Amino acid sequence: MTISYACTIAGSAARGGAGIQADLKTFQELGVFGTTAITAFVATHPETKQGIFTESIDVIEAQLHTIFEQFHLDALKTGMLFTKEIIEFVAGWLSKHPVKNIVVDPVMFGKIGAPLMKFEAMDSLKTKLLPQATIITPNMPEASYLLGEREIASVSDLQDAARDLLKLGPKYVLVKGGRLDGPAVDVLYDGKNMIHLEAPRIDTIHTNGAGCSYSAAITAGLAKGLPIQEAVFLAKKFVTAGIRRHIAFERVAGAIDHRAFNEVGENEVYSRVVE
Ligand SMILES: Nc1ncnc2c1ncn2[C@@H]1O[C@H](COP(=O)(O)OP(=O)(O)OP(=O)(O)O)[C@@H](O)[C@H]1O
Ligand SMILES: Cc1ncc(COP(=O)(O)O)c(N)n1
Repeated sequence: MTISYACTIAGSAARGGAGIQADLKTFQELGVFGTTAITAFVATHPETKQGIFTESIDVIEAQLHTIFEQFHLDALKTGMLFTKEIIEFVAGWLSKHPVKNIVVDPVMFGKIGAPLMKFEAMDSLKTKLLPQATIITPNMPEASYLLGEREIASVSDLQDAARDLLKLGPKYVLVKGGRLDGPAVDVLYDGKNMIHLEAPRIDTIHTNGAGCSYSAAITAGLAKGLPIQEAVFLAKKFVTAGIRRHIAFERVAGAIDHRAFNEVGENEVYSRVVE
């Protein structure tokens, strides 16, 4: 039986809900063979003075050599890269080792904890990595920072942000409206069509890893050869099912349940072309 191969270059989230752990669970649930290059470890806790521990470029490079010598990757995603140095290294690597489908989740802010990217890295992210992306998947604060701290507070602002982010060079932009009130609307734009993906808002705080899993599910769909709109639609269903059947944690916001989509499916997500 043939299988598609995907890679995630991202941070490790020790609790298992987000980061590399969420990416691998998503790849597995969607039937794709997952490989990983870990950039950093996130382990925030009141007892730890430092919560983010980055890997050296040598370690990241060794992981990428190991993966790229073995596999012809069908798709790759980037998640938390944290520093300018890591962003520039990954961007340089991808320009020398092209992958057909590249999903860039420009991770800067999760819903809890310290920033997941240093702000001095913004320019490298914008000029070196985003132009190589097939699709970028910012949440609202990330879209806002990429556009010079622009206010984003409505679906119409998401659309304007998507139009302007496309000018940075990716082929598609998906701006996630997870932090709006009302239905969970995301907008997908390719310079021609503006598409809304809409799901009912689920009343829970346990959405940790929703963003990572969404971009990983898009990566899995692209790896399996789906056109981009179909990969994003599948991913929105996957993440909505996971949020609906979340796993509550005792001390902090819990995680999405990666098994939910395969076990119960999802019928309440809609996609429509709005222009
Ligand atoms: N309460 C909710 N109910 C339904 N869908 C949601 C809810 N919260 C977020 N989403 C959806 O989950 C996906 C991830 O969006 P979100 O804006 O939360 O990303 P993010 O901020 O990167 O995620 P994270 O919380 O993992 O950092 C989007 O499709 C968004 O619309
Ligand atoms: C290592 C790591 N990467 C990313 C996120 C944000 O995750 P999400 O935006 O999916 O909550 C996180 N909390 N930890």
